[in-house]
Amino acid sequence: MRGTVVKLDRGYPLVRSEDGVECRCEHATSLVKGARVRATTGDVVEFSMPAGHDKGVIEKVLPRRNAFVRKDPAERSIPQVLAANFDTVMVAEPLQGISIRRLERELVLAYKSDAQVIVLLTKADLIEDETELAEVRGLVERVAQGTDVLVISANDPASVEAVRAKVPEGTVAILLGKSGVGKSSLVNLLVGSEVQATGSIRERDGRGRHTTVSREMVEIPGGGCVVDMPGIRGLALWDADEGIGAAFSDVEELAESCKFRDCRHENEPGCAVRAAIKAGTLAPERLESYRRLKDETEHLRKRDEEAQRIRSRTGHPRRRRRNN
Ligand SMILES: Nc1nc2c(ncn2[C@@H]2O[C@H](COP(=O)(O)OP(=O)(O)OP(=O)(O)O)[C@@H](O)[C@H]2O)c(=O)[nH]1
Ligand SMILES: [Zn+2]
Repeated sequence: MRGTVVKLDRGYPLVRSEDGVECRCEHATSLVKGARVRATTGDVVEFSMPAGHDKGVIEKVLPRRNAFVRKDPAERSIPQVLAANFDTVMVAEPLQGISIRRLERELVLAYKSDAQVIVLLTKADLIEDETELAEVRGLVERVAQGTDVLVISANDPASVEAVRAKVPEGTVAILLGKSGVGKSSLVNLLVGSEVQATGSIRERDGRGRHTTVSREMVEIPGGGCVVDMPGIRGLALWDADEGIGAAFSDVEELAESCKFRDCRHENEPGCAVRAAIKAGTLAPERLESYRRLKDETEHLRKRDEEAQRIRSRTGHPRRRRRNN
């Protein structure tokens, strides 16, 4: 049978078959061995229902159209796929207490997936001052570089409708953002009922409690599907060069005019990036962020290469132990 993973249920993929039957599944041993294939929300899988089993068995994960990938926070150098086969990434940041650094990181990973990207600035009702709103918008637009930015509020139905219009029938959108930014509230408003538990905000520091546990694909009436991603704490980059290129096209375009191909934009003569900063056409923070994210990917790449070298020299450590 063929089906789509609609949720991770305590680690087990919940698969909805083509005729609408849902079934908790585990992975066939052949899938998990060596290659570490794990089905994730949005994956299309082939599965069977062996007699006498309480769970289905995923035999095959079909090739992914795209994926949202970060470095597995529990592993030194292994990627973790958080969602697959989606059309849109909605990146939510709160208007109040927005972190531009986090937004940049979220955008790098979002662009990398090749999906359409939209920025949602949430809790607009908490900002009374129009100038403050314009200021934040300006900062965000500089970073988002032409990506759609929607300002939304749970008590402004028109703003919620604007989001619905971005998720037409037949499409899947993933919703990303720190815990407490209002993702579950938005999903509930889009669906029209309380399908997701929302957390109450801690008054003093404005940080939300982590309430979303699984990445569930939820159907929106009159629209497509939305996947609420958990309040992801660490978004460590994985293989992010392309994403950085897209998120920092302003820096990379300038860099093409640097005199040296491998210019580090430090003290080299003929550096177009530094020239732009001097001329005031590029904010110095853009170069700082670009460097930081590039360094992080470089560091990770080295670690990954190291790990691969060790693996190829000694064979898979677990297998070796078993043979001895
Ligand atoms: N003032 C205001 N509060 C909001 C808005 N949207 C959500 N909230 C509140 O913010 C808190 C957190 O909202 P959630 O929807 O649970 O946040 P979340 O992003 O889903 O959080 P996690 O599930 O932990 O990832 C709740 O108390 C909501 O009632 C809004 O537009 N304005
Ligand atoms: Zn340069």
